[in-house]
Amino acid sequence: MATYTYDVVIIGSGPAGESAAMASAKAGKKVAVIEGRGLVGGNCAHKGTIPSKSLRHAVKQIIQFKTSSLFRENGESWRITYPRVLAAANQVIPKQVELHTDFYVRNRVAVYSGFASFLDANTVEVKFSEGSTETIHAEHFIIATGSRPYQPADVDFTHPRIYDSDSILEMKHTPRHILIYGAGVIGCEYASIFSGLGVKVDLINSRDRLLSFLDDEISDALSYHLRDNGVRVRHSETYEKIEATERGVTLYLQSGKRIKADALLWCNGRSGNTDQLNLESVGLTPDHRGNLTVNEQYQTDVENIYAVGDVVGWPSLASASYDQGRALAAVILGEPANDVSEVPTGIYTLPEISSVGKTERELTEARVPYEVGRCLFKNTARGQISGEDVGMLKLLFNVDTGALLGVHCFGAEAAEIIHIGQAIMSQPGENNNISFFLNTTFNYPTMAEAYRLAALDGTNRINRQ
Ligand SMILES: Cc1cc2nc3c(=O)[nH]c(=O)nc-3n(C[C@H](O)[C@H](O)[C@H](O)COP(=O)(O)OP(=O)(O)OC[C@H]3O[C@@H](n4cnc5c(N)ncnc54)[C@H](O)[C@@H]3O)c2cc1C
Ligand SMILES: NC(=O)c1ccc[n+]([C@@H]2O[C@H](COP(=O)([O-])OP(=O)(O)OC[C@H]3O[C@@H](n4cnc5c(N)ncnc54)[C@H](O)[C@@H]3O)[C@@H](O)[C@H]2O)c1
Repeated sequence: MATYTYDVVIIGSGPAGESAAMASAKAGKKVAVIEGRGLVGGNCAHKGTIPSKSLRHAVKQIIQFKTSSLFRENGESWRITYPRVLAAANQVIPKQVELHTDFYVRNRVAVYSGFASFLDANTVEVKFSEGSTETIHAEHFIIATGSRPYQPADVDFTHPRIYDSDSILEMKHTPRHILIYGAGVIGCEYASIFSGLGVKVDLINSRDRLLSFLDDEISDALSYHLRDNGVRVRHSETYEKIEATERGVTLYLQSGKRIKADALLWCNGRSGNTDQLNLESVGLTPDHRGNLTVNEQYQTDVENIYAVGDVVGWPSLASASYDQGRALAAVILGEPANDVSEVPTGIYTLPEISSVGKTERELTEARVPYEVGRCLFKNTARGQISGEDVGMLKLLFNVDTGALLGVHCFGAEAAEIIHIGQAIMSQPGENNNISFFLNTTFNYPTMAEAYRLAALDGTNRINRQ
């Protein structure tokens, strides 16, 4: 039998790779991680989740400061530049790198700082930055190489006025007006960040509503609040061409419209990082977006090569990537693996959005008899005290059984309080019941109290019928 240098080798140190590495190492496997960036943490820590959420946190603080009479006199002029906010946000990245580096050291996982490409199904070559190479053999390989912004060939990303979600983290000035092309999660989050900084924003959506996977009422609320914050949202528009000069950038739309601004942020999609892996050598072919197809065990068409995280497509979230990595390690260890399909959404727009379970549209299509219980945050004591009174918690539950079917929320702490509903929804049988929120004493005043108020609203509606 062949002997291998490692039991498990993981390519990529983002959330998916890290959790697969830690779970395998803790089970006694000899594990190595290959990371091309030089520092661990993945795009998550360096380009995606962490920097964008830190930026958003800084902007939220600015908004609170700007709108609070406690800190500012009316009419006082006050401005913070994008580079200054970015510098504050960037302070989190080295902390993240240190934290994650420690995990590898403590769990005795070897980290190779170089780019990996396959030679055959049990061998990869690692290319180091100074040009040397090393060959590594392993019994199992895990591809956790993540994704990067999709860049269509007809858009000049080398132009200093054209950015994607990676290069926007290098922008050295504050534009007066920015065009955001693509109104997916990234586009909507950056629209909130820039409008919060006082930048004029045009958000161009190729679809007919924002984030159509959300409950309609929540998606409508997002459109309303983005517009209320000054974002000009344009639906059902597709670009024809983009022209950038020294003086500005012009977006030509297929509808004939022309929009001019100081900068353009391209947020239309991502591509899986598979093109440098020499996958032909093992007989694997990614799809047209660079993603790999895997079965329920995260196994590719090659028996000992697995893939997790963004590189397998949906849901492309750091949250799910961590769980996929751990589930895959269990598969390799021959243990039962967690199913990672009930994934909540947490969208860090201003206001924040979060949801889990079914939407009204889905329940209506499935002909489920459901009722809705709502609580507006402006009617909670905590919302009134904090001043963060924009928002709503909405509970969808089965009229006959009381089972909670969906929780949809926007407003302060939405991404946190969603997990209370998620915990109840995941209870077996009759334990999943809206009565939990009526029979349980919640801290007061809290945002979580919204569950009690929403449950009362919903059950009162049934009692009135
Ligand atoms: C702007 C933005 C905001 C986001 N916000 C959120 C959020 O709020 N919540 C959330 O849950 N998710 C969010 N995401 C998504 C989240 O960042 C990704 O789902 C997550 O990073 C995917 O993790 P991963 O482990 O698959 O890969 P990644 O984090 O992409 O890491 C992959 C690593 O593999 C390395 N690599 C690639 N090819 C090779 C190679 N050949 N050899 C060696 N190393 C290689 C790369 O250098 C990289 O470090 C956001 C994404 C973006 C872009
Ligand atoms: N808070 C969060 O959870 C959060 C925040 C930001 C990003 N993300 C994750 O990042 C992912 C990407 O975000 P996004 O804003 O780009 O959203 P998205 O996936 O909705 O993409 C936007 C548009 O680009 C198109 N597209 C996607 N990939 C393409 C490709 N390779 N070629 C051509 N067109 C393509 C899509 O069809 C869509 O119309 C999301 O799926 C999301 O899971 C999550």
